Amino acid sequence: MADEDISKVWAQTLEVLETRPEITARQLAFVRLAKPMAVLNGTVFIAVPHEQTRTYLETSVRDQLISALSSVLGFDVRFGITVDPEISAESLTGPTQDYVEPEEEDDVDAPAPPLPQPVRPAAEPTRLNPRYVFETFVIGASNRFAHAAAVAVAEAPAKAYNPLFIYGDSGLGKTHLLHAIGHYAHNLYPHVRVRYVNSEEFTNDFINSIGDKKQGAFQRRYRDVDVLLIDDIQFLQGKEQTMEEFFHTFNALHNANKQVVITSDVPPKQLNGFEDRLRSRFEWGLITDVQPPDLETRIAILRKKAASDKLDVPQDVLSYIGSRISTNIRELEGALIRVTAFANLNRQQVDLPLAEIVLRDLIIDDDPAEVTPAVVIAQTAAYFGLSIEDLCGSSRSRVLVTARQIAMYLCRELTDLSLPKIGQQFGGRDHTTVMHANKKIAGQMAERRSTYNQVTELTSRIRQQHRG
Ligand SMILES: Nc1ncnc2c1ncn2[C@@H]1O[C@H](COP(=O)(O)OP(=O)(O)OP(=O)(O)O)[C@@H](O)[C@H]1O
Repeated sequence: MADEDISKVWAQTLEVLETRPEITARQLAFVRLAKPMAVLNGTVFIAVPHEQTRTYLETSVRDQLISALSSVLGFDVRFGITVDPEISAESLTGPTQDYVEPEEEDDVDAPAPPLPQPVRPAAEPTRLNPRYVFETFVIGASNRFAHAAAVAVAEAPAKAYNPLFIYGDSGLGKTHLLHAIGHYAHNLYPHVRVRYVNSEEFTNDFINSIGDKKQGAFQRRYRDVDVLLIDDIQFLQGKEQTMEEFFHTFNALHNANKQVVITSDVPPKQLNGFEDRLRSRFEWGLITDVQPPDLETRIAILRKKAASDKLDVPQDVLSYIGSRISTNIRELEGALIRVTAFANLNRQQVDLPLAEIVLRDLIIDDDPAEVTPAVVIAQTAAYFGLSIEDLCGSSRSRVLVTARQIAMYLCRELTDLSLPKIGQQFGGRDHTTVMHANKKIAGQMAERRSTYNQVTELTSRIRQQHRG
């Protein structure tokens, strides 16, 4: 069959699928990622840009696709799918300027796990956390849809859903998915310009641009991109001018056929203090949520985390931790860190009795969102015999730095505040400082008994105060 005939068959097949009520927008978006290659002996061969798309088509759209193809061709067909990353690069239109390197360097230095083909030749400094890739994201019923939408958007920016809006409670993987979209899109299309920004950083950047009279540079930073990933949009609430600027940024990107991905703690309709015109734009594309993971997914997340940190943790311990902590994945990871740190400090094997001891001391609370940074800061200051001003001030004496980093670590684990918000609580520090503190304390807990004790004792005090 000639090339134009195959293309015609494929176009007609898409038309047939579009008219079928049982086909969802998501299924169609995945089918659109495919390219028809040939029809040979009753088999239609198509190519897709990635393995995940092939699996999806084979498992979730198989019957509909066969039926549509058969009706167009007039005979019963089979189909075969090959993976060819090149095809989406061909089909993706848009400018091919060089990737814009971020001005700010991320403070995360873990090596990136192997990426799907094609792999980027050299690691570039990027604002994306190398740990937050699709390969380290565990898929379960609670996030399957959000994950598939994120993959679809990364594979075909501005073609699948625009904008993609992901919402859900704190610590359920929204930021992880956002970064993963950035990594994957950039790996598939090295020329795609990706920008990740938290809405608080966007606000600060905007305010500074007014002060410095650099609005042109600000606009270029956010409009001359192919994929804008904006995290925690709810923080724009009440910031009229920034919201207005974001409205124009959004329009500029959308009109230019550029991808926008937004995360929030609530769906667009519940974004209080947002103008209707902005909320309605958030509903133009696809809205998807992430829910708290079920037990199996929690255990799978712990298993993956243990494997990536090269921690040897038996299955019954993973199940135990997973069964004790159910709402927040950040807290789940925190518990794993504590159990393995305790074992390391005591030169003991990680086993169930040990995990029971460690987690018995951790009063587990199903409502972590209720712990406030004020409580964490006040308790930490009192514990170290310091004042709140000391803790949030600028002194860099050793005791103060340690106490401050522990307080930041606990804010990250026990409250639902974002990194920039935590930085603000500590005298307007940058979010990278909080990220650094978090990483440092997590590592030190396994090395220094004093750090481990300070973190666990403080957690108990904070939780006790919170319970009244
Ligand atoms: N499905 C998952 N698989 C593996 N790790 C996950 C998964 N979901 C979340 N995590 C991990 O849990 C932690 C918290 O996730 P993340 O920061 O993405 O949450 P969030 O929803 O953006 O929270 P917030 O709204 O507070 O910013 C991260 O370390 C992330 O890697």
